[in-house]
Amino acid sequence: MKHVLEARLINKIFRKPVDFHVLKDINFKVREGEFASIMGKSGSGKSTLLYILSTMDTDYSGELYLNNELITGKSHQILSKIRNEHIGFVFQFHYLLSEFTVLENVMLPAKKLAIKPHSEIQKDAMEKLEMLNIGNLAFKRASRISGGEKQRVAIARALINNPTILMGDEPTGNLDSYNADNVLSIFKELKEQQGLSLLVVTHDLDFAKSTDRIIEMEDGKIVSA
Ligand SMILES: Nc1ncnc2c1ncn2[C@@H]1O[C@H](COP(=O)(O)OP(=O)(O)OP(=O)(O)O)[C@@H](O)[C@H]1O
Repeated sequence: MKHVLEARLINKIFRKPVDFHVLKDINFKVREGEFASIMGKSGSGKSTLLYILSTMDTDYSGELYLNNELITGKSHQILSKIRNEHIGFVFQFHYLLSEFTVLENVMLPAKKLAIKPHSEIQKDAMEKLEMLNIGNLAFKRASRISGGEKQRVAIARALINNPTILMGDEPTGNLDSYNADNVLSIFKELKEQQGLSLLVVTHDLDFAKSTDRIIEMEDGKIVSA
């Protein structure tokens, strides 16, 4: 069985204002095609862990593997490329560029990767929007669409480079229940129809229950996985 992500003995200490051992001996793996959720009380270390797993934070000890390749210790430049190519990230807030159109927002990570020509990126972006049933929004400015639509655009943007894994930090935390259910359905479809691997931090127990596995954190440790 292939694992897309593996954390081995991850520890992190915040040094200021005083030493605080926030993550303690974190070990776990995400299987290819698995939809896993991370739950735990506020302050248990979920976001801190997700930022390490997504390579955005490199200040930790232990080892992180993506597609069985050790990525701990790589330069910021290489990590930025790995992140852009392999990790899609959806935040609680969408962080769309409001003056850009929906289509332009979705195209941005592919333009940054600079592998494909503009026309192909545009076609890919349109396909992602249509897959999420928001093709009709492509030429609207991001500032002119609803909150639920913005989050779907953020998901399309996270998918544009066909990532190995999609990570989310409370991606439904800012949505009403209708839009939260919609995002959950999209994630499930991505897993079932595309075989995508997903790892999502959530406070929503119903959301977590409908994922394949709940990883539970307490005081910086994984207490069940
Ligand atoms: N830069 C920092 N320096 C010092 N302590 C920090 C820093 N960032 C976070 N912390 C502390 O680390 C702990 C874990 O924070 P983290 O944001 O990972 O928790 P969380 O489980 O995601 O919480 P929430 O559910 O509220 O988002 C908290 O006690 C927090 O106050």
